[in-house]
Amino acid sequence: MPTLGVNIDHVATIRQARRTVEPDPVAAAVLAELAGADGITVHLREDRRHIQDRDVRLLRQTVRTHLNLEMAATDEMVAIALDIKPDYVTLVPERREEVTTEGGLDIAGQVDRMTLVVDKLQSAGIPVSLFIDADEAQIAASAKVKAKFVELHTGKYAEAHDEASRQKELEVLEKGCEMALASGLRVNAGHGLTYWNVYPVAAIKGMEELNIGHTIISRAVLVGLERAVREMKEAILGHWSS
Ligand SMILES: CC(=O)[C@@H](O)[C@H](O)COP(=O)(O)O
Ligand SMILES: NCC(=O)COP(=O)(O)O
Repeated sequence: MPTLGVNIDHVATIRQARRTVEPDPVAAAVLAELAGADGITVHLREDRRHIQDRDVRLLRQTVRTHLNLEMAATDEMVAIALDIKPDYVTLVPERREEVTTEGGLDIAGQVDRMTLVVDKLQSAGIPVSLFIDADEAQIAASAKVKAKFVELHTGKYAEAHDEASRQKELEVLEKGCEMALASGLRVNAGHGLTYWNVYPVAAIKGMEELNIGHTIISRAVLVGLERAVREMKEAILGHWSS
C-alpha cells in the first residue's frame, strides 16, 4: 500500500485568514508525523496565499520524515528550492486566479524548459516529481525530461459525479500508473482524495505515495471542535490563566 504525505497547506490558510501566528503549520507537521504521516507536503504558491517562506525554512529543520515542496517551475521557486533543499520537489501548474490546482502540468508542451528545471534541481540532489494528468503524452514527456517521479492528478476521479465516470477515471489512473512505471518513473498521486474515495486509488499496484491535505484538515477541524470549545469554557473560568 502507498505511504501518506500529509499536505498541511490549509492549516496555513486558516492562519493567513487573520495574518496571525496560529495555527502554525510547523506544529501541525509535528502532530501529523506523530500520528503516522510518512511525509509532509506544502505548496509554496507564488501569491503566498497559505504557506509562507518562513514555514518552508522551519519545516526543513523540523520535519523528521520527508519534506515535499510543491511549487511552480519558475526561476524564483527554483532558487528557493536550491537554497532550502527539500527532500523532493513536486512541480505543479499554477494560475493566480484559481481556487486550487486545476489540471496537470503540460510537460509535453515545454520539454526544453522542463528538462532544464528538472536537471537544475536533480543535479543539486533534489529529486523531482511532476504533477500531471494520467495522460500518455504527459507520462512519456515526464520520462523524457528525466524526472524521478510523477504525481498523477486525481481531481477528475475525485470529482466524478456518478459511479460509471468514477470507474472510468480510476481506470485512467491505473493505466497511467502502469505506463509510468514501465517508463522507469516512480508514481505518486493526489488531489481531492477523501476518506471515502481514497481506497481504490491506494489499491492501484505500484502506487508509492498519496498526498492528501484538504480532507484531513477539514476533518481535524470537526473532530477537534468539541475539545476546543470545552477548553474555551475552561479558559473563561480562569483555568488557563497563569
Ligand atoms: C498541487 C496540489 O494538488 C495541491 O498541493 C494543492 O494545490 C494544494 O494547494 P491549493 O489548495 O492551494 O491548490
Ligand atoms: N498534490 C496533492 C496534495 O498535496 C493535496 O491535495 P488536496 O488533498 O488538498 O486536494
